[in-house]
Amino acid sequence: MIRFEHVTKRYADGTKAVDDLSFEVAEGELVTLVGPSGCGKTTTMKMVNRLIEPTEGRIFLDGEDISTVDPVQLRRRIGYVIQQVGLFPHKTVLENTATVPHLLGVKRAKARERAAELLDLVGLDPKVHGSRYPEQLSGGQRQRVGVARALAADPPVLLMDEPFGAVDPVVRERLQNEFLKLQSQVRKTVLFVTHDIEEAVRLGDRIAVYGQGRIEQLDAPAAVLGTPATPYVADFVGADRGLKRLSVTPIEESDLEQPPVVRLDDPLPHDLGAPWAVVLDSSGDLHGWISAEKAAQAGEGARKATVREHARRMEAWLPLGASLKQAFATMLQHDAGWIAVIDHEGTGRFLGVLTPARLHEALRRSIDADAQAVPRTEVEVESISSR
Ligand SMILES: Nc1ncnc2c1ncn2[C@@H]1O[C@H](COP(=O)(O)OP(=O)(O)OP(=O)(O)O)[C@@H](O)[C@H]1O
Repeated sequence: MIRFEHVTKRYADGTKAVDDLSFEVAEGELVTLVGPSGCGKTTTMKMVNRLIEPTEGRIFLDGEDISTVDPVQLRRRIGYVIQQVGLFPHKTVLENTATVPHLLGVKRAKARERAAELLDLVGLDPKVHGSRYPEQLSGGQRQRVGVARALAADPPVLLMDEPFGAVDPVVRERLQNEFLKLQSQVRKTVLFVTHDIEEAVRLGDRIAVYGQGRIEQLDAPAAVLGTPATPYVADFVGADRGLKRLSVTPIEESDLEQPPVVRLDDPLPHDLGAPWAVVLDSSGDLHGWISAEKAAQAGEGARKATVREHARRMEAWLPLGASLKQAFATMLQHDAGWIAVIDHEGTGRFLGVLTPARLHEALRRSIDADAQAVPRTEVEVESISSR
């Protein structure tokens, strides 16, 4: 979808910001460009929408050499989100979002309708926020409007230059998660600039790690963390890359343990057969947990007691597919020895529990999968020659 062929950018003062860059981004792929300040990420991005012209080389969009396309026409096919969103201060959020479709000739009413849909898509209620002015929004909300506006003309390509850089870490993580969900629906081809390796790892289908004006490694996040191509990349991703791997490894159903399960309306059992049991409501959704000790003590006195009276609510839970990092953080936050895992389709159905031992096993699995991924070509050669 986007292809760089031997692209170099030399500024007038002689600075070589980008040096003989060749790479390709597939349709619907999200590639993060990550590297230290001044390594040429922004220059790379701005050459795609022709805010900057390359000195040498060519860039293709959908097979077309962009130097032959009128820049205004080109930019209609490319959404652009930057850190300082640049919303019109005197226009409401809805008007800001509707501006581009309106400029493209969409009738005002239709453009506003589309803008409301987009605001909804980025997690802003158009009825509540649509009539506000940018200064009446939080930083995170303004960034969401920026994303909505970039999507307004439904461009196939999105360029995002540190879009979540100016908000605090908690809001940033929420925006990243929302953006991932959004991207799974809209499947744009995205170039995403960041200097934060965690962000690059969390969002990218692939990560391009920049050295000075060049890409040192372009690979899937797990590969960049697991098998850095050069000492520079190893240094950049950091010695704690085992920890970062936690954020790219999802909880899978096979990681879960199946503890004893009781229902809220069951009579209080005398013996759970384990130190604790998970408590579900009548429809199989997670309610909480009950300790065997509590159950035994209470059971001695009250014959007719049910689980309900002695169950405790469970705060430490996550949907299947959440990262091991979230699992670890949730355990720490609730000081929990295990966390419950529920169906990620939002049905709330209880699937099992993740214990620290299982978390460790899952992390090992992820590291081993990488180790196996490296000599894959050798394996293929072997299987071909043994035919
Ligand atoms: N207009 C310009 N004239 C001269 N040099 C420039 C110009 N714009 C950028 N540069 C230089 O080109 C190099 C790459 O800059 P660029 O903005 O692409 O880096 P970056 O990786 O995006 O950095 P940051 O993360 O700090 O934004 C830097 O050395 C920068 O100083």
